[in-house]
Amino acid sequence: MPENTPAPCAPEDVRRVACIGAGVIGGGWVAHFLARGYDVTAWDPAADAGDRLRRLVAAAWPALEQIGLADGASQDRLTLAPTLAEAVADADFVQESAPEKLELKRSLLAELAAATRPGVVIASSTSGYPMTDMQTEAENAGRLVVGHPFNPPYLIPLVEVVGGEQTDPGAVAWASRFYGVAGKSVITMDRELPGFIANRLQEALWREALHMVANGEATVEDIDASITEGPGLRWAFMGPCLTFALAGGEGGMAHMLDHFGPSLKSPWTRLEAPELDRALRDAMVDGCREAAGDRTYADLVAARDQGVIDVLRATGRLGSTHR
Ligand SMILES: NC(=O)C1=CN([C@@H]2O[C@H](COP(=O)(O)OP(=O)(O)OC[C@H]3O[C@@H](n4cnc5c(N)ncnc54)[C@H](O)[C@@H]3O)[C@@H](O)[C@H]2O)C=CC1
Ligand SMILES: C[N+](C)(C)CC(=O)CC(=O)[O-]
Repeated sequence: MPENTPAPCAPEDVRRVACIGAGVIGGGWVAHFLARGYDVTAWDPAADAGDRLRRLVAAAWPALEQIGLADGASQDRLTLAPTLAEAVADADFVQESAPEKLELKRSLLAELAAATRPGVVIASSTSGYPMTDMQTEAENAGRLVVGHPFNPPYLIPLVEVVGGEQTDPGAVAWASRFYGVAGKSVITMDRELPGFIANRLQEALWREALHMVANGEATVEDIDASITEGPGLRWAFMGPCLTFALAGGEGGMAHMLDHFGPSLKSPWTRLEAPELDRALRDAMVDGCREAAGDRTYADLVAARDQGVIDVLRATGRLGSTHR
């Protein structure tokens, strides 16, 4: 941090985290920070936000107990603040998870920067807005960073951290260090990139999936099985680059590129996003409903959480990212 805005505390000394916006992701962050033994203050303007949040945290807790809670971790350390200002008043770190609307993020981040103690780092969960575009209305914009999580933030380790043009590099370093202390696996980016890294990759796959459903070439079920029964099994522990190096046999990536390089030019992918018209929307919604069968949302969340825990355990990663 610059000398005139010292961080109020070192990443290791953070005690209270404020979570602003308490939906799917904000609630997931609340569960994560509570499980790590932090005091958490949440604020969300929706009338039913408190009940929703407590339900989400209660549903996540068995999974969190299974992977191990930090000493002193308790759902009782959650406070719901009546106002944004009260939520951030004593916070050592702020995680913003409001809806993905640029104008809303701009004014909310400005309000947060004005209400939060000098130097406290404020991270946005945005899935894709560059911080440069979100920090335009804020004074003290140097402490605003992106801290992009993956659903559910209480189980998926990765956070992508990146600043904007006005962000102090010290704030990026502080946030990266803090997330690490808080049990996350961090990728710190030294420049802004549309979609960061992981969503850029996910988006390419997602567009192709939508094209195939729109054209009646594959069902929702086929698409999901093509990943869960195929590459997804490898990707849980070995990324696409090293996985494909093995496709070259003992010749490794060099042979793989010489052998399959020309197919890169084949028209396998469409890349442009398809028109998300009513028919495509209905096909995706109906396909997912069919895939879910009679499992409720809560059933699916529990199954997903158990699946992630099993994969983390099977690949020896519970100890390294979870304390
Ligand atoms: N859903 C996902 O899989 C992921 C979402 N994200 C990002 O997280 C952020 C939140 O997304 P979700 O949790 O999915 O949305 P959501 O719709 O589940 O939750 C948004 C919450 O924000 C609250 N809210 C509305 N106006 C607000 C305001 N002015 N200030 C504070 N809170 C306000 C709503 O009442 C709601 O509880 C977005 O920026 C999104 O891009 C990031 C990673 C994954
Ligand atoms: C759907 N999404 C783009 C909001 C997803 C993410 O941003 C990350 C995730 O959880 O996959």
